[in-house]
Amino acid sequence: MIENDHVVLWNRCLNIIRDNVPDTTYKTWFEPIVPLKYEDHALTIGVPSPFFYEFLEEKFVDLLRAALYKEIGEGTQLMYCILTDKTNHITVNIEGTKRSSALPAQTVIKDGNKAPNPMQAPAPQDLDPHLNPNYNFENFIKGNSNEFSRTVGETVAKNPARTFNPLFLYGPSGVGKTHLINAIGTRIKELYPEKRVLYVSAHLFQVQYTDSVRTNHFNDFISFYQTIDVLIIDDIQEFAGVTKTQNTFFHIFNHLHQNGKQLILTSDRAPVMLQGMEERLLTRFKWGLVAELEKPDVELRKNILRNKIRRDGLNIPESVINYIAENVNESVRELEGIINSLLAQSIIFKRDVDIDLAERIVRKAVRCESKPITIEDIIAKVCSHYEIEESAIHTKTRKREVVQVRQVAMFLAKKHTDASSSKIGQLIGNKDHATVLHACKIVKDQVEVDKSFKADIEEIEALLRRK
Ligand SMILES: Nc1ncnc2c1ncn2[C@@H]1O[C@H](COP(=O)(O)OP(=O)(O)OP(=O)(O)O)[C@@H](O)[C@H]1O
Repeated sequence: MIENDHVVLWNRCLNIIRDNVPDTTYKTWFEPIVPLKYEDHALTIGVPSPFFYEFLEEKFVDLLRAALYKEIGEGTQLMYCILTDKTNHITVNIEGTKRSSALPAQTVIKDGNKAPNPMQAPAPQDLDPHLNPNYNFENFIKGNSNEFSRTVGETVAKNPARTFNPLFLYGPSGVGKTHLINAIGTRIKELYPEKRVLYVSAHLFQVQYTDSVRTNHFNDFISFYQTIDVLIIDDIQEFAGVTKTQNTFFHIFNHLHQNGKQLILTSDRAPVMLQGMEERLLTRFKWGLVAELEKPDVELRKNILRNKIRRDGLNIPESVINYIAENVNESVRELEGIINSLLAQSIIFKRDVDIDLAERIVRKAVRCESKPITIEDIIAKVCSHYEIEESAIHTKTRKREVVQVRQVAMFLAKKHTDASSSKIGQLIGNKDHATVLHACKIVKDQVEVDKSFKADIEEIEALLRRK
């Protein structure tokens, strides 16, 4: 094979990819890729950041696999090489194209995945913060569901480590957590260019940690993270059950916090609902401010759609926007997907975007096979399981058995619905949001030590799923 075979092979793959994605997508996500080598049936490509790798694997894994198999051969592997540090040229190699939407990426770290030695710690301007510049405050649309989180995010960005530390943001998938924390990091870099800001997914942190142990660079790993001024970790729920990573993060957290450095964390659930996480970490998560991002309401959904349509230079009638906003209510990511499909279909079939087309796409995209569990279902099932009148849990009584039923209902509502804690409290006994979080903790703790109580909860959950 000639020396630059990898370039030739990758260019052939690019020809296929170019034909299958819009021009702007190609420019943004494929032009920056650098082919690095081809050996042992594996093509290694260089990507600018972990975010880039994650995005490619999430959105384009099938296309990449198809191009590789067609142009290079069945079973060809794709390896990513991420430059974690510009000064030291340290790379993280991650095996890709094995991922399916159902399974998380199987990652294999090859050589060189160590955090940089702090003795050669790069100057702040050389440390790549791995922030996504497309996620900023300017294009983060405000609405009832995110206003509080956005405001505290702006406050933290103005004065890092002076107000809410850590800042813990949580909410269901696709509601803008990653967008918001990137916006905070980017704003901090604009206001304080000298600060060492780092965005890292909990998954990548864990991969780096494990590899540092394997290659005897654990001290470098710890020291590197201790030099960060603003550490942003996304999807912290991924630390659940991985004790050693939690332990290491605990020490980094303490060091940074004690030294007046800012921590910003996200999770798909509130600290109180994080099972498999050490209590000492959970306590720390609550030291600063815990803020919830809820699913967007219809007004916010319309504004996000209008903004996306304007940015993409599209022409979509207001009636279509209203239809989509009223029928697609899971997440912002889902809304964006609908607009992309609409656009693709209107190009392929050379037709205008109208209600007819929108209806067809929405029907295919929105899951309607199973109705979501509601708080009313939960109240009914819990009360019938414990054989008490539904009306009892709405009274002010503090009888032990009623209090427990109320707490179980709150716990299940938090776990199985996307209602905010305040909403749950309002519908179950007219309590406030702190009471709901307290109830969740009580139930979670009891589930861990009381087998028969755990069996009760599982039985109710089975009934709820069967409804
Ligand atoms: N308020 C908003 N304004 C504009 N875009 C938004 C808003 N909220 C979310 N988005 C967009 O929706 C998409 C999904 O958001 P994001 O990745 O931040 O969600 P997430 O809550 O981190 O989800 P996950 O937990 O699955 O990672 C992104 O493209 C983001 O830019």
